[in-house]
Amino acid sequence: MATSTPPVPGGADDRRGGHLRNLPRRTYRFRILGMGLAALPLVVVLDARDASWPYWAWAGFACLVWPHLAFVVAIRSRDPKLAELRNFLFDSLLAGSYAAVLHFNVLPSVLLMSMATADKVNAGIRGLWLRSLPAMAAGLVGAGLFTGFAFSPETTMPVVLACLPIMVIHSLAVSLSSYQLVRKVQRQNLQLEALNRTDALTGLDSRAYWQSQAEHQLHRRHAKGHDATLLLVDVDRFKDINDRHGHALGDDVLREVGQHVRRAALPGGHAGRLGGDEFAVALPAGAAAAAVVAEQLRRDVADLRFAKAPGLQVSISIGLATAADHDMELADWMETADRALYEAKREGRNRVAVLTSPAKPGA
Ligand SMILES: Nc1nc2c(ncn2[C@@H]2O[C@H](COP(=O)(O)OP(=O)(O)OP(=O)(O)O)[C@@H](O)[C@H]2O)c(=O)[nH]1
Repeated sequence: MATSTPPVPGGADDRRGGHLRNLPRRTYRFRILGMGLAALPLVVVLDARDASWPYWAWAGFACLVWPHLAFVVAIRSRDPKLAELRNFLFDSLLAGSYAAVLHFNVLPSVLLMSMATADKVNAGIRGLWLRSLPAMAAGLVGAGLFTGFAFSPETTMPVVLACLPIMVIHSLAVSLSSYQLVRKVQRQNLQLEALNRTDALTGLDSRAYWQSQAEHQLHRRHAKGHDATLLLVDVDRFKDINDRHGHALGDDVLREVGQHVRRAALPGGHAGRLGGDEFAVALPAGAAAAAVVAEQLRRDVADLRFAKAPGLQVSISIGLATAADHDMELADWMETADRALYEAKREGRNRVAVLTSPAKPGA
């Protein structure tokens, strides 16, 4: 009865132990709430059977003293996380003892033990709920030896009513905590997706995302006959730029080239960084229009100037390949563009080379 917001399993917070470090503070208010609500059926049952003072003392300790004691013990401990895990097990021991103290009054006994176990599951700590079962059994047997295992399982209407607040509030608290966890995971998944879609240095599409977009474009080419042309762009002698001007300036060059590559893709195209100094643009255009875009891109990059390296002149080579009108894999399309790029490099770099994809065999 100490519901706590579970960590995202395997998440960064979980791996660093961030969730567990704050465990005592987060569990404190839930333990006050849970133990406080558990007091209602306890009081009604003990009062109805005119229980002797040791029962009341035990109930008072469990419901009023234990939540605060558990917190103080945990935060004063050298290892608050370990202390709180022990507290969780003691919660279960208390839940087991309630059953015997209640003389196994069926509804509150089952309710309190199952809620204590559900809390262990919700804590998101692997195996905790399983480890809590022996503690619960020990509490039940220990308190049972004290009560002589007195057994009166009937649940009266006042006891049913006294169980309602903990049933309702506990269920809502658990649902709310699960809801918050689901929302957090959804948010993190969205962030992860966005990160996977984007190349960190240039802000262009990442290789994987660009490939999925290019595949769509290829599919449209085959399904609807829309033109599609691929530009494979590679910075010329980029290794020399790195070697002469340093890696940081090399990064500046990639960012600037990336900006121009992005502009070349508009509108309707997709620009990505395939890795290193290689970029790709999938354009919804035929060879002639794409060649104009490629030539403009080549000139724009040739005009780039860098304040940190005034003498530096950057150039790119571009391989251009139209998509075939018959079924063709992205790998084949890229392979054709790569051959064109190789030609551009071979012919002296700083140029555009064009290859049209072969017609359908036998067409
Ligand atoms: N600054 C920087 N350099 C990178 C990055 N990724 C890869 N490189 C470097 O980019 C260079 C790529 O060089 P290559 O593609 O082998 O060849 P090149 O010098 O461009 O020569 P050609 O392509 O034949 O004109 C390598 O030296 C890589 O270390 C990056 O993110 N930043």
